Amino acid sequence: MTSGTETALRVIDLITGGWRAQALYTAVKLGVPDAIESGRTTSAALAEGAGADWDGVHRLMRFLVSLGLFQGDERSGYRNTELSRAFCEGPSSLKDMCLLYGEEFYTAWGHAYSAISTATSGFEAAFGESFYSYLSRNEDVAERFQNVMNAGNIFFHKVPEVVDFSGDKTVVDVGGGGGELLAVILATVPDARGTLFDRPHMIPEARRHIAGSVGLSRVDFVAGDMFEGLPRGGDIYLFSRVFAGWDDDAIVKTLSHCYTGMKDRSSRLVILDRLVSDEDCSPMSALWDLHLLITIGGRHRSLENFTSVLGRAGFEVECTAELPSDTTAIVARKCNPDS
Ligand SMILES: Nc1ncnc2c1ncn2[C@@H]1O[C@H](CSCC[C@H]([NH3+])C(=O)O)[C@@H](O)[C@H]1O
Repeated sequence: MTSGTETALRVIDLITGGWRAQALYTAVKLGVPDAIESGRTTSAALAEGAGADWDGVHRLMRFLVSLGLFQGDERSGYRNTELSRAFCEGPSSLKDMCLLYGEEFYTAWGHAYSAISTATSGFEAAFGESFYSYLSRNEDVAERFQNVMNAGNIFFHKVPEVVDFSGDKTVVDVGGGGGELLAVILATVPDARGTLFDRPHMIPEARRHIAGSVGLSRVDFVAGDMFEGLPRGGDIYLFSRVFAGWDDDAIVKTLSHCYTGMKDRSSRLVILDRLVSDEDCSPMSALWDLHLLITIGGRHRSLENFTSVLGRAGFEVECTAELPSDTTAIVARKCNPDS
């Protein structure tokens, strides 16, 4: 093959990437991976089970086999691969991610040109309201989004390895969401205590999760607004994936509450987030940064950006540590610990 042809094929591959995502989404929406597991292995059986047209399912399966997502054919029957099995129902299933990305987020990405040209949310252009306001009105989508966030939790179990929570410390998990991270920390560090701080509507879900995992004896729940104030007396203030939707001034405000709330000179602030950089940025971080713009008009930040925002609130970076899923832990302390 000439290099010109190779280039053309690579370009066509990029141009048609959205088609591949939608074909996969359709198979997941039709329930194909679970149906194959339960023994429906021909297009006719898959189509019947999903109430769909045989011809469409047959052509979809032919394409997805060619991509390596499924194996087999009409005669021998279709089989799941390691890839398609990731979408079967189960605790770490990526099914909800595929459905949310194939529906609301795909529609939002349809407005990528205006979103990127104006650096504003494509979701709002598409749906006429913010993503979070849409979630507050659509319980099933909100549940799907929570499952997507949980699927991204794969770095949580490593957090106690890079941050020292031992020694009777109190961890204030700001924007602690459903309580999954705090539960992991308390399960790993038996003498740690936790305060989960979030908006009022998140507290019942967090309480339910923590009650069912590590129990409630070492946890307080505080409902509030991190821009108005934070619980005082914490040894470690944790901000996991909470800053993407806010501008620098808003973040400085929250960090300033953290500054006045810290217990003593040994207290630390920990940010867990995906970072971007202009040199050698991983495609995943750069893509997710764009995705934040399209969905919530937000962004990922560089380490320099976080360092500057922390500096404005009186903090300096003590160290950083890499976590799975392209996530970085930034540990910061007061520049002047006696203030
Ligand atoms: N103003 C606010 N004050 C407190 N929490 C907030 C505020 N705005 C958003 N949040 C919460 O910030 C969280 C961001 S999602 C991140 C959840 C969790 N820390 C994790 O890593 O899985 C959500 O739970 C929001 O409810």
